Amino acid sequence: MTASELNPRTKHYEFLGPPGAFLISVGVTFMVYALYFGCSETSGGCPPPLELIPQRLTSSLASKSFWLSLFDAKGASYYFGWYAFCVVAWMLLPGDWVEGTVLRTGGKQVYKINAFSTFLLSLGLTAGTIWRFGFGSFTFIYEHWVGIVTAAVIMAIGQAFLVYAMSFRSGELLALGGNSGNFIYDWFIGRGLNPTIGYLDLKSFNELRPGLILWVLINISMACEQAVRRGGNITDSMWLVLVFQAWYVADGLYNEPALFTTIDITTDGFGYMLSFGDLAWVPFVYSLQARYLVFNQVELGPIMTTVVFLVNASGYWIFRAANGEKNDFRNGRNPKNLKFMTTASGSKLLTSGWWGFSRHPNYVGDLLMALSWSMATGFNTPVTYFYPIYFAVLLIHRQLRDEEKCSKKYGADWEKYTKLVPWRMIPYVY
Ligand SMILES: NC(=O)C1=CN([C@@H]2O[C@H](COP(=O)(O)OP(=O)(O)OC[C@H]3O[C@@H](n4cnc5c(N)ncnc54)[C@H](OP(=O)(O)O)[C@@H]3O)[C@@H](O)[C@H]2O)C=CC1
Ligand SMILES: CC(C)=CCC[C@@H](C)[C@H]1CC=C2C3=C(CC[C@@]21C)[C@@]1(C)CC[C@H](O)C(C)(C)[C@@H]1CC3
Repeated sequence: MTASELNPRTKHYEFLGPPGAFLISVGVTFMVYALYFGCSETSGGCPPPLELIPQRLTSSLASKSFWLSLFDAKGASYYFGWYAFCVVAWMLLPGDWVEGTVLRTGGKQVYKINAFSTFLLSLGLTAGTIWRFGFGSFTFIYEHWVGIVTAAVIMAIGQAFLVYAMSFRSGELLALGGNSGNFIYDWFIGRGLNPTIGYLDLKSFNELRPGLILWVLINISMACEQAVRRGGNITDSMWLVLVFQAWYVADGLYNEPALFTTIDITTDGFGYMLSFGDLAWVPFVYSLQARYLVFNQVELGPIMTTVVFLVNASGYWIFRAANGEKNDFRNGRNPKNLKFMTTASGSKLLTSGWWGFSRHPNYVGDLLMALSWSMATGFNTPVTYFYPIYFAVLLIHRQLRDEEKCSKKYGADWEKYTKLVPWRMIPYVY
């Protein structure tokens, strides 16, 4: 196979092509800061009075001291120290090496499985620090928020350039969607499919370790800040957010091999969209509820706590059961004897169980969990509902991209499948 046969040019743009890629890159970076300045105690509320926003925005953007305040050497040293810890943990903690799915070359990428033990080590060190030195020893993330965000953004931009340059190494396998020849588009979407330094696969490493685990550490820091302010007492709402989100992260890390069949790993390149998503968006946007609860100490009471608990539990049940059924099936197991159809490509598609309910039942479970995390903050502001709203948009877009991929892969069989399983996500709704 020649190099151009293996890595054909991308002819079809997503996200409205290069202008869209540019605007999204700037827009999502701006959004991480906007969610802080638009929802914090220093800016006067969540959100601050709406009539003040335009004037504050223009005066801040025009002021040199504002731009300088985004960088903070201590915050940067915390972040880069944390990233280095994750790399060292990946290197030193024991873990099996497992193979991913078959690549276009016929080969397979190998991955070291120790994300969950990295998580346990981080939690152990954090718990030990708080136990020994008190809640006040772990509030530094709350105090250096903006500086830590900026360091994460610098890391994400730096990695996007690095992997773009690495994708020109000879023999590199490119993402089918990220080889358009347009710099800004390919830099955003990701040109290289599996950028690797030595044995370190950057895409899966970034997706599971430095951002996802940091999300939980941030939540712990927010809970510590709340405890300091309340004389050691943490609200029921903060406990719910802390426990549910830590559980969600632990589940993803514990099931690390399942990541290797997701669209990000099998299909998408590693560019700014993922480096930024993994390193900045996930930890600093997904932790908005916990940060909000520091300065809005909502007490839910037993009834609302039960409602939030039930929404989260049903979401998790659907999410885990659906992902479990698909993972078992893709690994050649069918313990529940689910019905399936065989396609001309040789691959089979489940048509009963959760995958008979809709074509993306796992997204429904994920969305229910997202909703429950926002419900834990009460109903005083729409800002803490940003996550489920953004997530619904992301998952609908993702589902459309996935269906396009499946329709190409399975051809007429996909048509047959969509007749057997007519609903995309929620029966009778979508
Ligand atoms: N918290 C967050 O921010 C995010 C979370 N997620 C979560 O990540 C998880 C992975 O999501 P994602 O990678 O998007 O997609 P899925 O895990 O749903 O995988 C989609 C693939 O599954 C296979 N498939 C589709 N239908 C069937 C069927 N009936 N039987 C068997 N296999 C089938 C197809 O691949 P093939 O047939 O080629 O094997 C398809 O491409 C989800 O649970 C999602 O909710 C995702 C994005 C963001
Ligand atoms: C706004 C922007 C730049 C978005 C980029 C999208 C990313 C934030 C998400 C793409 C797919 C993701 C997944 C998870 C986190 C969010 C991103 C990176 C995930 C690691 C969360 C935990 C789950 O258990 C998971 C492992 C299934 C999941 C995989 C996909």
